[in-house]
Amino acid sequence: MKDTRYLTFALCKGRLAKQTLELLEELGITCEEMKDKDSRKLIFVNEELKLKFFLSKGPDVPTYVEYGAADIGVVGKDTILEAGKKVHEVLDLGFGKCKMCVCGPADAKKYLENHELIRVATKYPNIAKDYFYNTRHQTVEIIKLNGSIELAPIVGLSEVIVDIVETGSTLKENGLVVLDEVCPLSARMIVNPVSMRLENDRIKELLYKLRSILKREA
Ligand SMILES: Nc1ncnc2c1ncn2[C@@H]1O[C@H](COP(=O)(O)OP(=O)(O)OP(=O)(O)O)[C@@H](O)[C@H]1O
Ligand SMILES: O=P(O)(O)OC[C@H]1O[C@H](OP(=O)(O)OP(=O)(O)O)[C@H](O)[C@@H]1O
Repeated sequence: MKDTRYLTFALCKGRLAKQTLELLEELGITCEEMKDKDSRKLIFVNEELKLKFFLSKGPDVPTYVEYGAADIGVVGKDTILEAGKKVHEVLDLGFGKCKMCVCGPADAKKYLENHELIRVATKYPNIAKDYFYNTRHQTVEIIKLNGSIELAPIVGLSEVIVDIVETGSTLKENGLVVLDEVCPLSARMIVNPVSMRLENDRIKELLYKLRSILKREA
């Protein structure tokens, strides 16, 4: 009998990790070791199910999946859109819900209405470029930042920002508002196109089980 190869999952560190592990547990896929926050171990193996898991920085998840170093990944839709990698997005997992928005001081609305050449600060230059150029047909200057994006319009770096809004409290506490919504976001499952063909049966079974769990919880 042919040896079953390991299916490898790249999971996202940070906000999505807990819910991803909980969902896997509902499938009977447990990985106690991964929950140990003090551990420096990077890869975890479930011998019985022939599965491997590792946690990486969100933006690296599509890279591991595109190159086939991971067969499957779980990551936010924002990260998938920004990365533009050749991966199949196969499932909306329904958690990690938030929105990509254009935000700024309330009086910055006029820059959008008049299609002015403004500066847009963001951690997501590709999403911002696509939205301003292809959707709005507005020429802008995009400034890439790595975090605390809300600072940019406050200190005069940019007129607006493109960033994630979940509860809206960061905007509120900094005197900013949503000026326009770019797209809704949530955690997605992605698959390497070659793995999709080679491991079709196992991946299909996994997706079937996940869909029934998600339907039950909806
Ligand atoms: N309030 C939120 N802020 C940021 N991301 C959120 C929020 N709510 C849900 N998400 C989703 O969670 C994903 C992972 O969030 P996380 O905070 O781990 O990443 P990050 O902010 O890109 O990481 P880092 O803080 O290391 O730069 C995001 O890509 C997004 O899809
Ligand atoms: O609408 P809210 O619930 O306030 O959440 C949105 C905030 O959370 C994220 O920042 P994060 O905490 O990831 O830090 P960062 O600014 O360093 O990216 C995002 O970039 C917003 O700043």
